[in-house]
Amino acid sequence: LSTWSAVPAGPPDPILGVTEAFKADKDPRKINLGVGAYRDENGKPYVLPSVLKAEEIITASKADKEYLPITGLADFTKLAAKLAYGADSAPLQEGRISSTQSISGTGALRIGGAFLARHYPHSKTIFLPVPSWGNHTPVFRDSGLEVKGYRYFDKKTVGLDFAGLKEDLRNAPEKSIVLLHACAHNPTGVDPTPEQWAEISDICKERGLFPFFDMAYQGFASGNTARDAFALRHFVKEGHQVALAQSFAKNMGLYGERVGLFSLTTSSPEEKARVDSQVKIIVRPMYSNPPIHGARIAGTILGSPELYTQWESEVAGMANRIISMRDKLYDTLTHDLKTPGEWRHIKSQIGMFSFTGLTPPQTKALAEKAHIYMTGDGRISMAGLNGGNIVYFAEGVNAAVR
Ligand SMILES: Cc1ncc(COP(=O)(O)O)c(CN[C@@](C)(CC(=O)O)C(=O)O)c1O
Repeated sequence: LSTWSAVPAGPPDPILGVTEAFKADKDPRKINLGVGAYRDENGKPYVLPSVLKAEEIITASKADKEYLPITGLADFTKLAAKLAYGADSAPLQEGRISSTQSISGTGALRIGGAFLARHYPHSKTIFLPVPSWGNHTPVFRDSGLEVKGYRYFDKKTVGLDFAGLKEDLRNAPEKSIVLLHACAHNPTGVDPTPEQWAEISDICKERGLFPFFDMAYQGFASGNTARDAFALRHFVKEGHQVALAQSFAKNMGLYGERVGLFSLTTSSPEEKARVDSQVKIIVRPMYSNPPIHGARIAGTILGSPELYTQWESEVAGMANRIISMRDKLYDTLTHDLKTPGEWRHIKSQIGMFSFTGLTPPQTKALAEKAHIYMTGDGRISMAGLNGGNIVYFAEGVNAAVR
């Protein structure tokens, strides 16, 4: 009897499993709108020119391959925190932000979950928006937190259920942890307005809720890094202590390099030092220290004024291409095909994804009959669309909803 005979076959990942099914499909018309990875106008992965330039600089420097410190590459962690919080951020200027390089955004969320499970002195329940990124629940559950939900998406308006959100946050136990998508909500593409963020901040203050921001798309949502960081910076200005998970997978195209940052605002440099020491005690037995190459790329870009400017125009270019796909898809569905239903949300939503409103049976039929792949909940990665496949996609949707 094999040692592993009792191991059951687990289900494929709801997001990464779509790519597996796509790869197995041999039809030349196939379209992958599953995983949220940027594709250019020719449907190809995009390595940012600023990233290639940074790599030339790194190669020329003949840098060694020594271990990084447990908290990662200092040049990167300082500059990544500055990108998020802003150069004029008080906690940043006062040296009281604890920053740790992470294995991309997922790793930052996991360090955060583990730190909160061990050191958060109040209710160890984290409230996620409903729906949220599929991996949030297992990340926080495996970290040892209890996972609950707050209303976020309104199916009827295909928009924000703001009344439900406010009611659920007001009814959450005092000092609960609340996960907030800083921008480009995944999977809905629906973000609160600045005014709504201000109300959410007030409720968090009333209830003593602890905000944990997930900022996986800074710059990629609106094309402007400051605008995409509005919610985080507003909360910090309002005096909240926050936790933040950052990813450089999408906005720098460093998917497979696994570049991210976990940070916490503290009350003083002395408290930051104590927090740093405990984050290191969590990371050391988890993976000891993070990968060096991606952090050097991101640190080189963020540390060079001209590469930073070039990168900002490249990330804006990605955001703008996605926005142009939203407009084109809306026009094709409505003006050209007269597709039944309401499609304004395709344009009003922001970031990588659009929540089409297609049902699981409809998404299944699209995969099987039209070779169009998306997650079962009807989320599509707008980046997978381009001039060569957008009409075919719209025709598939038109057929699926009739
Ligand atoms: C909201 C959110 N947070 C964190 C991450 C983590 O990304 P990282 O670990 O690669 O930095 C993702 C990536 N979500 C993708 C783009 C990919 C994925 O599911 O892993 C998605 O398709 O939803 C995300 O959408």
